Amino acid sequence: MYVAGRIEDYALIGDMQTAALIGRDGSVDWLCLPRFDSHAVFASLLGTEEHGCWRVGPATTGGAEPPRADRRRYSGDSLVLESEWDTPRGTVRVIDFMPPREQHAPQLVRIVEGVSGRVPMRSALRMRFSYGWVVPWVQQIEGRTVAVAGPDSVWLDTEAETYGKDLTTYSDFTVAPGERIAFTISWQASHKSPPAEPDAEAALEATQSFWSEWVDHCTYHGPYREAVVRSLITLKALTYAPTGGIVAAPTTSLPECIGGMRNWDYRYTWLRDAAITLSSLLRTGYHQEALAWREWLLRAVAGDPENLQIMYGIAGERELSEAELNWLPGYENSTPVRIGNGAAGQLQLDVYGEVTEALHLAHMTGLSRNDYASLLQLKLIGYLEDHWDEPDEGIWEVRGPRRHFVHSKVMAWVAVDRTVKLIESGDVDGPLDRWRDLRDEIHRDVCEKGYDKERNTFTQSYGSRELDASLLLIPQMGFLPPDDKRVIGTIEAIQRELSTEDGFVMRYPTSQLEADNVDGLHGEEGAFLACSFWLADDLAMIGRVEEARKLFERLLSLRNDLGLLAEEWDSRAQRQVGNFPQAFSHVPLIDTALRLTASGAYSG
Ligand SMILES: OC[C@H]1O[C@H](O[C@H]2O[C@H](CO)[C@@H](O)[C@H](O)[C@H]2O)[C@H](O)[C@@H](O)[C@@H]1O
Repeated sequence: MYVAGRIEDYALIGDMQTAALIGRDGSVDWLCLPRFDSHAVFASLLGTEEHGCWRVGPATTGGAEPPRADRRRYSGDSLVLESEWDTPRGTVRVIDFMPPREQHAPQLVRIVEGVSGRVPMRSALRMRFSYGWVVPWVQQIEGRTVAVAGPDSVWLDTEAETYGKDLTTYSDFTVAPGERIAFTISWQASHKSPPAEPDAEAALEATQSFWSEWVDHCTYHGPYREAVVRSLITLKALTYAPTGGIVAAPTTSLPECIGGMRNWDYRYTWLRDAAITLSSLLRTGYHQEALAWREWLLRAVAGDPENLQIMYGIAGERELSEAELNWLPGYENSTPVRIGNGAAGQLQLDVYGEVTEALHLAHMTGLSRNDYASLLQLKLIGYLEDHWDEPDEGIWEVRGPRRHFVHSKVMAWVAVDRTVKLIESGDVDGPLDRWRDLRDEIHRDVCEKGYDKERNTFTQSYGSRELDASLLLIPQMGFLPPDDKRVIGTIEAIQRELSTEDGFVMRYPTSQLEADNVDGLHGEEGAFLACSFWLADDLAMIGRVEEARKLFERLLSLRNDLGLLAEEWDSRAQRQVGNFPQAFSHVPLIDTALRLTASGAYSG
C-alpha cells in the first residue's frame, strides 16, 4: 500500500511563485503550477502515486520500496536541495531546485550526478492535472515530451532516453562518477507556443547566486544564525514575488490531527500571518519585501478598507470559497481535502492590531513614507471605533459561535495605541483625544471582563474559565508590562493548563463535549509551535531566561533535518503535523532567537 512520507520527511524547493515538496525517496509529491494556489500537477501527498508524483532515485528491482536518501542538505544558504544515496553499486546525488523566474516559464530542475561507482537510476514521471483528477495527453514533439490537459501543458526536457508505460514517463539510465544528467519540467499555458528549452546548469548557477546574494542582506549574526537564516529563506520562498503577497504555507489539508478533519488550505495571504512575517523581515534587514507587502496590502484593501477581509488570494483576490476534493483520500486518510478557505468571511478583530503594528514598525524602521498607508491606518481605527466591542471568531478562526475573545480586544487596543502614537509623532492628523479615550476604554474593558481575579489569569474570552495561548502576546504587544502580576499569573496558568507532556503549548483546550467545544470541530490537535515559541519569549521577558533558552532550543530540535517546521507538533506520536512549512512557526522562531540573543542567553 502506498503511504506518503511523514510530514517532516519533506524538503521544500520553490521559485517565489510556487513551491514543491520532495520526499526522502526522491519523489516530488506536491507541486501546484504556475502559482501556489493553482491546481496541483503532483498531489500524491494527499493521495496515492496515482494522483501525480515524480520520483528520481536509484532503480529498484522486484517491486522493492524506493530507497530513502542517506543524506540530504541544502547547498549552503539556498533552496537548492542535494540528496545522496549510497547503493551497493555506488553513490549518487540528485540536485533539485526551481530557478527564480524572470521571463522564463516555471521550471523544476533535477540534475543527477554520479559520485562513485556506476549507479542504475530511474526517473518515473506521473503527471496528473487538477489535483490528481485528470490524466493528461502525453506526446513527443521535436524530442521533447509534453503533457497537455485543458489550460495546462508541462514539458519535459532531458538528454536521457524516455519511454511511456502505464500512464507514466520513465527514464532508465546509469550514471558514472562526475557525469551529470538533467531533467527539467516547464509549465506553459496550453494555448501558447512551447516554452524555451532550458539550460539546467546555467539555471543552477543563477539560482545559487540568487540565494547567496539574498542571504547576504541578513543583519542577524547571532548564535542562532543557522536557524534564523533557514527560517528567513523559508519565508522568502513563501512570498509570491509578482505581487508581494505571502502564503501561510504552500500546502493544503496536511492534517492538524492525523486521520482528523482539521485540514485547511493555507495557500493564501492572511493579513495576520503576513503582517507578522513582515515584522520579522524588517527586524532582520529585509526592507524590500516589507515594502512589497505594504503595496500588496494597499492594493488588496483598496476601495473598501472598511470592508477588510482577514485573508485574500496572493494577488489580492477576495473570493476564496471552500470546496472539498472528494477524489483525494487525504494525507494518511485525513479527510476532507479542502481548497479555498471559509475563514475568509470571518470577523477577526485582532487583524486590525497586527496590520497596524506592522505598519507602525515599518514607519519606525524608516521604510519610505506612504500616505495611503497612514490613511488606511486611520480608516481601520474608524472601523474599530464602532466594532471593537463585538464578539468575533478570533485569532484561531474558530468555527463555533462568536465570542468576546480577550486576544482580539488586546489587539484592538494595539491598533488604537499605535495609531495614537502615529498621530503624536506629528506625521498625520487625527482625533487624538478621542482615540486616547478609546484606547483607555478598551484597556479597562479587557482588565475588568477578561481577567479572573481568583485565579490571577486572563481568560480566553469574557466570562469563560478557559485559557488561551494567544494571551502570551499580552506583554509582547505592550498591553501590560512583563512584571505585572497579572501577566506572570497568566504565563504560569498557561504553563500549568495548556502544556503538553513534553512542555510545549496547546492553543486552547480541545474538547469532545459540544458545550465546551470552542472551535466547533471534532478531534484533538497537537502543540501549536507558534504558541510554544511565544512562551519561550515570555519567559525571557519575565527574567526566566535560562528556562526560555532551554525551551527554545528544544523547539529548534523539532525542526526536520533541513530546518523546516510545520504548524504543530504531535507530542504523542512525536511528529510534525499541519501544513508545511508554515510561516506562522518560522516567524516566532526568528523573533524568539532575536530576543534571546539580545538577552545574552544562549548555549555554546
Ligand atoms: O483551527 C481552525 C482554523 O484553522 C486554520 O487557521 C489557522 O491558520 C491560519 C493560517 O496560518 C492562522 O492565521 C490561524 O490563526 C490559525 O488558527 C484555518 O485556516 C481556518 O480555516 C480554520 O478555521
